[in-house]
Amino acid sequence: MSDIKVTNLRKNFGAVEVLKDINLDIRSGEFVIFVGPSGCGKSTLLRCISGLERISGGALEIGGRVVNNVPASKRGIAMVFQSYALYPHMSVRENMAYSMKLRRAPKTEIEVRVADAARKLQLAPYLDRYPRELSGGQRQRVAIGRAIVRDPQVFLFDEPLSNLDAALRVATRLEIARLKESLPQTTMVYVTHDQVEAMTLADRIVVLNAGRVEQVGTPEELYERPQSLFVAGFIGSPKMNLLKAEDGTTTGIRPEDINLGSGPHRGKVAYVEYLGADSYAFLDIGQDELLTVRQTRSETPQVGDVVSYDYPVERVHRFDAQGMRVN
Ligand SMILES: Nc1ncnc2c1ncn2[C@@H]1O[C@H](COP(=O)(O)OP(=O)(O)OP(=O)(O)O)[C@@H](O)[C@H]1O
Repeated sequence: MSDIKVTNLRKNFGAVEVLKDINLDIRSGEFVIFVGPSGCGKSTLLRCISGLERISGGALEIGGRVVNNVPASKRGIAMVFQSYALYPHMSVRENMAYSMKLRRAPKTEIEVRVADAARKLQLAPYLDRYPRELSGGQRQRVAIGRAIVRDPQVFLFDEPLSNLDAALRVATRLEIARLKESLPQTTMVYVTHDQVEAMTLADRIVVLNAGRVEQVGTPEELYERPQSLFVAGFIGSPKMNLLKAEDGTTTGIRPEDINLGSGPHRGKVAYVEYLGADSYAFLDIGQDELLTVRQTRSETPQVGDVVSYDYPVERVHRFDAQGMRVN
């Protein structure tokens, strides 16, 4: 069992309370991703779970055991950071075997575990290379492999892909998705800025806002039924259109839910972003912000066009003046 239970957790740095009354239940084998704006406390929460930071209040349990005062090395966790910090003078094989060697594990067991991790991460051809002879994505896979070899109950990732270029990010993200399938018992907690990583990898996403949990749900739940304006504006790229009424309530419409060409509303195309498979048209509808409309290539309007538009009423998200969902 490697479930994680966080109860009324608080974390202060001096007088500043960075995490405020966090409650979370992460199930054994679940892949949970923390997202939220810069400075909201994602990394701090992950570091509290890992034991790299002491918590200031509340309780933290891993596998049914309270670990508030258990050091990081005794929590059965492995952590992968954005900087992979491999030993440069050791081969890939030696880097991956190192922690088991320190524990004086039998040589044959080390070989089997390293070979198994290398297979899971497609690293077998590189076992005799040195880190300098690898790409960034391969190095990050070695860092992940080094963690797998330790056979942790819980895997913690702190923005593991953020130092990689776009193509490597995609490739390494797929490796992590495959890793998750091959380690169904291992609980994984992952911090990212990247919406695509969160939406594609997570069983559940935790949205943090200024040190509090704003909403927890599957990617689909967060996308389809954001419970607050904050989550509505945070999840989804491009952002949901949020139209404020005079009474303080807000109507939210996703860019892909707007249909151009007919309907009771009208706007003038202010500019268009062409992305290949689709385009975003930005309409001036007399509000502070332009209305974003996602279009497939064949339907792209031109700048200056006055267009009619409509949206299905069942796709509209409504929020009260306090920013809470009402429909
Ligand atoms: N060791 C520390 N001492 C004092 N303040 C800290 C310390 N570590 C983090 N903080 C503060 O705690 C808050 C949360 O930081 P944290 O790194 O957890 O945010 P984050 O959500 O991971 O942000 P980012 O997305 O920018 O990495 C920030 O305001 C940060 O300045």
